[in-house]
Amino acid sequence: MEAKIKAFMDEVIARNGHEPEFIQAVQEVAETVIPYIVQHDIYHGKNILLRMVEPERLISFRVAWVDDEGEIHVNRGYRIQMNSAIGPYKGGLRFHPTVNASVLKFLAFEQVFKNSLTTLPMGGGKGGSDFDPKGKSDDEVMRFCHAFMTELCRHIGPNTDVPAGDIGVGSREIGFLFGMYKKIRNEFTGVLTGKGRSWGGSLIRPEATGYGTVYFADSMLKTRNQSFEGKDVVISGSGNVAQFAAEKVLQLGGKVLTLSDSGGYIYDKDGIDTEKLAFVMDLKNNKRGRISEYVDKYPSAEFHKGETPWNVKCDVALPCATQNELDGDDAVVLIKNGCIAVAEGANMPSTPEAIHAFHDAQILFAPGKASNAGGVATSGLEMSQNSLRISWTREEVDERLKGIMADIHNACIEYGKEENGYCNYVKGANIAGFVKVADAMLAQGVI
Ligand SMILES: NC(=O)C1=CN([C@@H]2O[C@H](COP(=O)(O)OP(=O)(O)OC[C@H]3O[C@@H](n4cnc5c(N)ncnc54)[C@H](O)[C@@H]3O)[C@@H](O)[C@H]2O)C=CC1
Ligand SMILES: O=C(O)CCC(=O)C(=O)O
Repeated sequence: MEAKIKAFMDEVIARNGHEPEFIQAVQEVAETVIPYIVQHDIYHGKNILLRMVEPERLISFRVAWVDDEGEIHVNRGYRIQMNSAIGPYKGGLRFHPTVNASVLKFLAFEQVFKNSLTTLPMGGGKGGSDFDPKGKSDDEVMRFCHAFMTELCRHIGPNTDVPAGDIGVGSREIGFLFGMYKKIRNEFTGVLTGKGRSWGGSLIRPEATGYGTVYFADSMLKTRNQSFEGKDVVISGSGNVAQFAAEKVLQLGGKVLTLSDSGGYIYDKDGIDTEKLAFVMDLKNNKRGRISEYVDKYPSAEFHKGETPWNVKCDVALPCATQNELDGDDAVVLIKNGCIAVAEGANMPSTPEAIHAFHDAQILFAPGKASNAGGVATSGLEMSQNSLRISWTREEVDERLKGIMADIHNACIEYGKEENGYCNYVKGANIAGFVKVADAMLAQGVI
């Protein structure tokens, strides 16, 4: 088996060797899915995984825009249309200086499996730009978004490809993007998700990724007769996913000890309660400030410059910032400190070494493609509401989200439970996600 996986990875590396994040994401899937393919005749010998690692289409384009001083800037825009076997391409847009083809291909590849896990009819895609919204005025962000959409609009549509937000793309950016799409195409459709409530957005979409991550973690804890009640929880990030993960942890009786951004992390030993979280939401979403400002408001908290929060003792860890933010050494510290569960709110925040350490210690570990799937699942619900031209209540959407997260958990158990009873959620998520897409690809022939 090792030889088969190596031969496959050699071929992937030969074509994509300069794309480390993409190789990392493919390696993880290959290790779990190739053994399954070999044991199942219908998939064996069809090169399905080799077809799945090649994007159906990779679009790269120039985005030129003018800043407030009249200076002209050029950024690079992308859309990776990875796999449309089970539905239109679906996945977020990331605006961050680290964006490149490798990062977006890893995200698009993961998205294919994640979207399949939701059980909704969505293919996988991802896009974005190396544009950095940090420090830009609202007008500059608007001009950039408009320029970006003047090209992207040729490649997307409600039945073709439906982007949404990700790092650096929130409700402000989705508004600007939607406005330009509507103007150019002269149509009001559900071409983007994460829209505002009054123009086609779904209730619960802003909360969905964070809430879903905590629902998934709660299901994992229940397998060991545990819950969030009274648990110490360490969270990284302070953006959309982190904020609503923290909110749901508080609602379930847990204590949130940390939040972070790229400048460092804050540790509040008294816990970040609802009022303090409201301060963080205003700081991040309206004032667009830094997390270090938390200690000016709450001086009993500590700010740790340039560090990640994984050395803070906790029961549950929720990495909700970015890829590869939790490495093997961090994992060892978490385990030594008694952490019993890790659920990824971010995409691929744990390095392969960290995942191996969690598995070796047999603690509960949920990969992002399972635990953070609530965001895109609720985007799928937004698409359904747009098509039907109706809107469901908050309770209706939340109930559906809970149901979807429970189903994903069950699928992971079905495909990931090992002989000693331990659930390898990575294996479970990869195989469950693969089967649905592979079946559709087989039915549609070699295309
Ligand atoms: N927004 C969504 O619905 C979904 C987001 N995700 C993933 O969740 C993660 C966070 O995304 P959002 O909260 O939406 O973005 P956001 O832009 O709202 O927040 C990103 C957060 O990560 C922090 N961050 C970014 N780079 C960092 C670095 N190098 N070191 C430390 N912190 C860093 C930022 O300071 C911020 O707190 C990403 O991995 C994203 O792909 C996954 C599923 C859905
Ligand atoms: O809601 C969406 O389509 C975007 C979700 C996303 O980008 C993700 O799951 O990583």
